[in-house]
Amino acid sequence: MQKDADGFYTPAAYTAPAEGASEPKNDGDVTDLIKSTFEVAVTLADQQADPNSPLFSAKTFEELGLNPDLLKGIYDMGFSKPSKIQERALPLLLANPPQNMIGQSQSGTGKTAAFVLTMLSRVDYSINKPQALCLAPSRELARQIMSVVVAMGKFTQVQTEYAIKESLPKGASNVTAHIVVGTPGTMTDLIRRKVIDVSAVKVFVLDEADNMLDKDGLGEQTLRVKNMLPKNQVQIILFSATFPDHVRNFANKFAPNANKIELQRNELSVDNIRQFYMDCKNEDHKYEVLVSLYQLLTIGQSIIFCQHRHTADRISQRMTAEGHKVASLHGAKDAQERDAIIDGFREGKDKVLITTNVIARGIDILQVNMVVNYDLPLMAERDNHGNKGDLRPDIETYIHRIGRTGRFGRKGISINFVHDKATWQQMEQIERATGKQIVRIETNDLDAMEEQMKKALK
Ligand SMILES: Nc1ncnc2c1ncn2[C@@H]1O[C@H](COP(=O)(O)OP(=O)(O)OP(=O)(O)O)[C@@H](O)[C@H]1O
Repeated sequence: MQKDADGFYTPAAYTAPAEGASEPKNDGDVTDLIKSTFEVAVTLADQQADPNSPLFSAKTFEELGLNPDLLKGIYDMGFSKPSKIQERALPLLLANPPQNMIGQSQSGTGKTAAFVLTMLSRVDYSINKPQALCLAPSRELARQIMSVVVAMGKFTQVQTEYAIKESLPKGASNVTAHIVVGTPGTMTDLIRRKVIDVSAVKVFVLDEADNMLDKDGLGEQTLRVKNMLPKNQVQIILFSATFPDHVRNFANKFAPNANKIELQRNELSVDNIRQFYMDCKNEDHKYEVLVSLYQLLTIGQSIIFCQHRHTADRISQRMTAEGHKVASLHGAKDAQERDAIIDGFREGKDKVLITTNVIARGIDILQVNMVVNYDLPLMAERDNHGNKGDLRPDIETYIHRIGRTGRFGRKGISINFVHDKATWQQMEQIERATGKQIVRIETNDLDAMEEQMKKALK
């Protein structure tokens, strides 16, 4: 993947499957590459023509009310038809007077384009002040969103700025960019210090909104940003693949009178992600099984999720010492290192990324065809007084984690490691909550395992 002089991803990184620029190379063979990209393009066209698919649309981008410069940007990225969420959300988002939006659509179905096109449509490029703010839960996601803003806005006059750690030089003042993308802590800090003047802000977007509003997470910081924005002039846009009940009420208050696009419970995850599990004997056996999977993990690219940073570090150190090439990323690493690790992974320099929930949401890397839940995602139960109790599976995080594969109609595999009664029960709860079957694969028959996985990816 290429970057331009400013360090942004170039639009080539986001070309559609038909272009083949960012498709997995089977084994470096050009014929295979052309064949595989052709097949992906054909299945994408089929899915976009199937009314039951989240990628379906009866309309063209021209019919959604976008201006010609933005249409140029969209086609330059290789998009040909809108997805369902784009078709449904954009006319509502662009209508006047502006109305708030709470939008839900499965992982990898193109929510980013919906809110980025709204920000780019609403900005008055003759005014050099921030007019659209967008918050995301991680710097990696903020950087990715920015690359979409830049690619889609390529034929506009848009100026952009980050509000993420170490993005602005100390002593910087007076951001004049039209669109600012960042994380809530840094955004709060920059607004407080008047580096960002919010007086002209008219669009406020929360990507991964349920996470951004969760009282256990970023909710307080996000609310702080909202409270600093001018009243009655800001269109509030919330997007996510999940909106669990406990944040829905808050979301409704946060974005009052919003247009809503919602999913049914059984629609939460896409069918093109095949889910498996492997029975491991104990914690240590999990490591051995992971190592035995290495060949398969590197056919395309894969992400291994752990519950704790120290597990991610331990596994990656051990695998590296044993001669395997893996990268690890988590929130305890400093900003520069995090950027280098995710960029290296995007560029395919590393094929296996061992990480925590820090990149469970939003990250879009088309070549990732496998996700491993080395540890199942867990969260603490809360009693009526808000006290933390037993651990239970974190269904939303599970849906987001497996959604790092199977992007925009591609095939993907997720594998859960279970190693005792508790993890087994947790997985059953996940299966029940998502309504999708999780199929067992043998841990001791590598050939059978490979066979089954390749079949799932066909
Ligand atoms: N209309 C389109 N045609 C072709 N490709 C598209 C279209 N819209 C989006 N894409 C591509 O689909 C991929 C997934 O899009 P995006 O990252 O916006 O998904 P998302 O819905 O935000 O997922 P998540 O819930 O995981 O954040 C991206 O690579 C994007 O470039």
